[in-house]
Amino acid sequence: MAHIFSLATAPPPPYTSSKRTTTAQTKFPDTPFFTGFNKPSRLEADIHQLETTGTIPTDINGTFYRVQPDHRFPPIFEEDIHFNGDGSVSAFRFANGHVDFKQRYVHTDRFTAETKARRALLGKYRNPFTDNEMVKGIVRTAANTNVVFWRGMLLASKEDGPPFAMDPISLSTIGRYDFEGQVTSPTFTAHPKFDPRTGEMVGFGYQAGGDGADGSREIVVYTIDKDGVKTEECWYEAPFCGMIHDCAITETYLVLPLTPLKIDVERMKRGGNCFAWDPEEDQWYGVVPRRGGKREDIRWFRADNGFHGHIAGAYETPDNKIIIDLTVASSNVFYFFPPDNVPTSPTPTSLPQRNKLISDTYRWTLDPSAPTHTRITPTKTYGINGEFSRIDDRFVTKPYKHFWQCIIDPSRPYDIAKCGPPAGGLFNVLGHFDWSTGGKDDVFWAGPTSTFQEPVFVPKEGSEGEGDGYIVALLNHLDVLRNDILIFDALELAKGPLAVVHLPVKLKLGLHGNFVPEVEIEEWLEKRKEGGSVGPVEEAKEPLEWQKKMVQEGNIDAEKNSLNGIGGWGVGK
Ligand SMILES: C=Cc1ccc(O)c(OC)c1
Ligand SMILES: [Fe+2]
Repeated sequence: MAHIFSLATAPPPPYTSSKRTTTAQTKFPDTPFFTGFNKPSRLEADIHQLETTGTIPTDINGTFYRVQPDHRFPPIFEEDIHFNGDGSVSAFRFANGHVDFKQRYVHTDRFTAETKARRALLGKYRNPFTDNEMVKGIVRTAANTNVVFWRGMLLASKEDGPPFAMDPISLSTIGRYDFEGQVTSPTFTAHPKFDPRTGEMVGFGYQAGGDGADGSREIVVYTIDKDGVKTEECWYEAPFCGMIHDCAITETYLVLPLTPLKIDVERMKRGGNCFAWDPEEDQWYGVVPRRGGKREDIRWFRADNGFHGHIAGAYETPDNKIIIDLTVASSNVFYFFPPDNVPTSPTPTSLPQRNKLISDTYRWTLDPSAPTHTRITPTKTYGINGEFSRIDDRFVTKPYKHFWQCIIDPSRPYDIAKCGPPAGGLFNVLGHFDWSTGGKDDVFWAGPTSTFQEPVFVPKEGSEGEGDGYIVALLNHLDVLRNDILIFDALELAKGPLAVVHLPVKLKLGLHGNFVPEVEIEEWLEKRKEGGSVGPVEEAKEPLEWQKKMVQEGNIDAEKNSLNGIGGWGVGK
């Protein structure tokens, strides 16, 4: 009998030499980035009261927001990667021991353009030279890396572009956000930091000098105060244009880890990757003052080659040293961005090779009075292998002890027959660690068919003690293609979850998320309502500087580039 999918006349295959040549069928590539657990879900949904096991603590009142890349259309290039997927934000609202679910795409400019065209128009990850002419000049970001709560709005962001503001209740997109015209850099980090003492947001952009895709070595650092006023803006120069993904703040400093993953615009013009790993390059740490910074103030510290993961905590010691803790992998975690030339040392070129890397948690001690280019070695390494560190965010800038992390433990059984190679990495254990004891024992293993996504810390209402709260994390069931949410007592992971929330569907592998207490959301709803003390969130009113320049210089054709979303061309939102 013929297979149910066999057709009388088969349309031509969608890809020829890895490029999409026909859109007759809406069919995703048959590659690891688009199959199995990584299959696009493209789901926008509301589920009132998810199924649960155990008792959800009734003192969790608020919403856990997180974002995942989830391609809406088959990519132009068959070898496209997860990081090029459209941002899709999930909200899990906890109230009275129940959890409601909502998921919506971020309506970025690319979302709007591609929806109109009913197909992918943007090409490779962060390479505008591979785009369809129709979107020339578009703000390319997919806003797929983090979602933070800021003054009553959600900001969904990716480091290659500006953030997009969303309504925290409906998850509808308000629009590109430029902090009421105060932040006009082409790029803005997905990891702004919030100072719990002052309520400030500290953010930065790298590759910030031009259109955000030109190999610029400019770095811009901003501080926005708790009332939304920009109080600091300073521009610095990086030694090369490389990835600065996360950052750390102490009371007086900002530390920028510069990873030897380099951007070369000439390679991009040839249709190549945005990034290439440089196994010969150091890992760098830029240190700048948080207040009154001047261009010449940046001081760089250098250490042997390594790949930065995320920051756990950072603080200053009584003798004015900066402590910064983060995961550093032994080689290129982004194996899909290989070196330009044949490397002299082995670097991973496949997921199984990548999954063999060790990513320990490093403690560096930086002396801000040391000369720039001082070489450093770690003060401590924890002796674990993991990523996605989180702390009790009330301790950002302060001495802290506890952190939580997704751990890779290859000594535990893994059912490769049922699950295939672990999508996104074998994060089969959730770990709770304490710098003061150095213990490694408070861990929870997810079992042979499951992995974790990034945890978040949820403080217990009314408590102030570090770690007094819950850990909430998504669990991937790699065998049955479904997700759960596990809720733990933060200081007792080994005891197992207090409760489990069951989703009836599979989400995608997400990046980052945050928990926002209900009182904070409600306080801001009041301020942000029509006629409220602050008023509704306003999207950016003008194109970005580089877009204006492109138009002024005659590099934009209203007809040919009709879907770029630049206002004034009849294609604005
Ligand atoms: C995990 C890091 C990371 C770095 C750059 C990205 O564009 C990204 O997209 C989801 C993720
Ligand atoms: Fe990140």
